[in-house]
Amino acid sequence: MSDSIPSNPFSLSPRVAVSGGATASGSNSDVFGPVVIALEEITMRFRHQTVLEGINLQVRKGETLAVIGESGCGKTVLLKLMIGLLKPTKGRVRFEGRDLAGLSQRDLTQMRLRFGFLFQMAALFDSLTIFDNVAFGPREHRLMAPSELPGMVRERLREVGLPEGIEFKKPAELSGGQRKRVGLARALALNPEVLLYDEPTTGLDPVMSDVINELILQTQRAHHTTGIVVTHDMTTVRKVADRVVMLYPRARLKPGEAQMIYDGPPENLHDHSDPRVRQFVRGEAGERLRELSLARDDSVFASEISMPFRFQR
Ligand SMILES: Nc1ncnc2c1ncn2[C@@H]1O[C@H](COP(=O)(O)OP(=O)(O)OP(=O)(O)O)[C@@H](O)[C@H]1O
Repeated sequence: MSDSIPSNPFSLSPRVAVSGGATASGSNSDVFGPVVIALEEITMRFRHQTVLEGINLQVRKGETLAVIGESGCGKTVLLKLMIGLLKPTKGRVRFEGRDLAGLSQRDLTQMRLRFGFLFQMAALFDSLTIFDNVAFGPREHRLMAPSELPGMVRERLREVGLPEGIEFKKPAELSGGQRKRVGLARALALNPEVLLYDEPTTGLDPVMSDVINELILQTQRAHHTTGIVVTHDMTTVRKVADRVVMLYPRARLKPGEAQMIYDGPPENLHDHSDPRVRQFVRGEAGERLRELSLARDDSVFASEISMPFRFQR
């Protein structure tokens, strides 16, 4: 293989080579299983702010979906809706066909036990040891005999590459990357079928980010989990996603425009015809700067911005 870096970095997506990729309109039902999570005509409003509107999305068993988009566009809200931590203002959320709105609290708790979460800051309990953090879910829900816990905790910590002895430490004694790995071990302790990752690499150096990306991939392969990854990190998208959806902040949409501006395989993002998609994944400010300058009514500045953006003044 050539050492040169391809002009489209998505062209070497290892997930696509493995899975066969997805169709332009979403996931490929030939490659993945039945629909596990479905969002139908979702609107989410907080007081006077409508964050999500008209969202339709299906996630299939075994697929890893990345959700991208600017800060504040509603990615985390989307994750919370999927597990019933938020109730939509309008529309339905279904898990395996069942409308979450119709589930009792007990059924909702049972459903959530089939999910694992890796939150932005790993969200460990600071006062508990690493052992107690990883054992927390199975212990709380009495899913395992106490005698089975040490073996399970050791196995999960080994799986995420953490050394023996770390289980006696507290989260404050660990690096950011180690904490994320404990967060993943804790999520895996419940043998989840669906894993939700919220910004799994935020705050990590590139090498540790790669370790986390590898662990996400390996987890999917070893446990055949379905994954939903909210991220700004395009390396993560390239490495782990079968399919990507991009949300656009609703407040900046023109009347009648759909909020989900991309739904397809990662390799089509880089050269996409929509400049909002292209510039987001390339990290270019062009369209956003044009919008900002128009908001300032600075038409001269706006007309000077070219694509890709260059400082011309
Ligand atoms: N419980 C809540 N009550 C009121 N507003 C909320 C609530 N949760 C989220 N929001 C608002 O919804 C919007 C979207 O939030 P969300 O956390 O989903 O953004 P995001 O796309 O995940 O952003 P980031 O990439 O910065 O994490 C924000 O304006 C936020 O203030």
